[in-house]
Amino acid sequence: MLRFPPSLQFDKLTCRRSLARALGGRLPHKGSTVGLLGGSFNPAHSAHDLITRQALTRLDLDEVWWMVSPQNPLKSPAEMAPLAARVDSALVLQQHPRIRITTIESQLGSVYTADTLRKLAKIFPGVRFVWLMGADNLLQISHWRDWKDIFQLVSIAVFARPGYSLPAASAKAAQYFAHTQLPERKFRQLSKVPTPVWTLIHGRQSRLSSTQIRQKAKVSGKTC
Ligand SMILES: Nc1ncnc2c1ncn2[C@@H]1O[C@H](COP(=O)(O)OP(=O)(O)OP(=O)(O)O)[C@@H](O)[C@H]1O
Ligand SMILES: O=C(O)c1ccc[n+]([C@@H]2O[C@H](COP(=O)([O-])O)[C@@H](O)[C@H]2O)c1
Repeated sequence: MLRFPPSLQFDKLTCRRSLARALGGRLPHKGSTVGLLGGSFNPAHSAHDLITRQALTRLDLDEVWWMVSPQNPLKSPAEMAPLAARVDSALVLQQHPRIRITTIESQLGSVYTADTLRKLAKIFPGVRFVWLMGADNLLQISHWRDWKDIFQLVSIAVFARPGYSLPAASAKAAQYFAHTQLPERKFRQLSKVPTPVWTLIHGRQSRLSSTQIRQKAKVSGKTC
């Protein structure tokens, strides 16, 4: 039987049900480790797949959830395709049995990563979450709401991205949390040691971006 403090009971159970739907009926097991790749996916592309597979194999993750963001608070809504179209682009691309396409943030009603992570920690207390992101976002993360909390809430794996990895190494967040950086050779420990902890992973890299795909589609006149 599930036991939550009375004040949390309704919200948590409602959220759990809603998330169960968002996760296709399969909730993560207690003790499992789940990677979270939050993104606009406008549209999804093979570099998302590339870093996700690296995460799955290198970080000993049980599964990875792609969290298609309702709206990145730092990006203009003008160029953002509807959520359903972005989810479709991910579903078409991704068929790996341990990678799930989700709209969790819509279900949770949050667009800020720190809020999402706090809610996930309450709903799934027995699950360890690892935040996955490209090096471009290590440069940006110090502009995110409650960014220092994010480093406390989850371990973070940053994937090298051409053009971003070098500047990211001296980014504000990298410097602030420099003492918590795990050497890359120890990446397997990332999900096992207490937070804050982060590492920069230099696996196979791709120059692909959603911006590039959107630009090509504009030039060729294709709308989707
Ligand atoms: N080529 C890439 N290499 C490494 N990480 C990437 C790459 N493309 C995207 N990512 C990461 O995947 C996550 C989701 O990215 P997002 O959906 O914004 O794609 P994007 O290609 O960066 O989009 P856009 O060009 O519209 O900004 C982010 O953490 C981003 O850093
Ligand atoms: O929490 C924030 O303030 C915040 C600001 C910018 C981006 N994010 C998150 O960063 C993730 C990557 O976004 P994007 O658009 O680069 O794919 C996605 O999950 C966003 O919700 C979060």
